[in-house]
Amino acid sequence: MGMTQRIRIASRASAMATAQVNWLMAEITRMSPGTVPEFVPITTAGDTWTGPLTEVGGKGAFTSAVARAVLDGRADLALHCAKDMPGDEPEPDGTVCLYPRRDDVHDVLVHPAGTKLDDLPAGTRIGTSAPRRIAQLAASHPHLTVVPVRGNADTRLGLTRSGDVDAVILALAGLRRLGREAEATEIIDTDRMMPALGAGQLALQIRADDHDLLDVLTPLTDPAATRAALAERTLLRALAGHCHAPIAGHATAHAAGELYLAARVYTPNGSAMLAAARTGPDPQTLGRAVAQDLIAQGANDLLASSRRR
Ligand SMILES: NCc1[nH]cc(CCC(=O)O)c1CC(=O)O
Repeated sequence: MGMTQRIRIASRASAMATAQVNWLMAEITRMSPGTVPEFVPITTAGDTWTGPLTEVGGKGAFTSAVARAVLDGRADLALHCAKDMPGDEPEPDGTVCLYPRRDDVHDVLVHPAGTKLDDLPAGTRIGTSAPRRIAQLAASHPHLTVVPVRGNADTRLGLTRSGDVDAVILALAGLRRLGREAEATEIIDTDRMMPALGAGQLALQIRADDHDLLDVLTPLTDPAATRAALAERTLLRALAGHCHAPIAGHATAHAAGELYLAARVYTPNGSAMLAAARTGPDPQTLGRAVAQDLIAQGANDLLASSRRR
């Protein structure tokens, strides 16, 4: 290389995404002092649109617009939340994803008075729009009222202050990145609220032939997180899932190279649930096997009823 290496990082510019970029730029500078990271903010139709996301191409429109900057040569790296990368669209040719250490995967309740989920009275309005959260909440706490909310994590937090909702459910990892972890009033255990596939996981997407950048980023990657992410991505793709589908799942890397992957598929109202779990050494084989277990139980029919509306 010799010369100073510019690393242009494409990302959305929400408060959470900006915090993620700042973290990555600091890590890159720390690991490779000879590099100069730059932020290339990407605004998508979904950022300004306040109506249903499905009308602007769904959640996947965000990540594909960010990835396009790398494919077009406007950026060197696309920074995504793995959770927001759909599994029902073809992966663009010629890119690879690298996975740094995983953050916390839990969802949390934010209730201004600190009341716990199990103590909330009937009719309490819970703000969330994730079908995965809605289905699990309806299954475990049918007496609560789900209020669909859209917008960034900071917008959602504001809704408890304004009284639009009584409480919200959010990802702990997102709150941490915003420096607002203290507002979480209850960590919901993963048995009651199984995380999204890719929860708490950042993905660094680069051109597969960008060997200089691969060298810079390799020290940032985490082998266990990478194996878990591959298992979860494979499962999501095998189910053609996306974040409008009530799919939950979580891979954990065991010692001795074994991986454990558990997953659930719900009906939108939580009235039925399919579950599968397996252990195995190879992430992709494991992801496909758990998907097959779910499909054998009827996952495709269940998911067909909740396809992008
Ligand atoms: N759907 C938006 C989104 N994408 C990733 C996170 C949180 C951070 C992560 O899990 O990586 C969030 C916010 C939330 O669900 O509360």
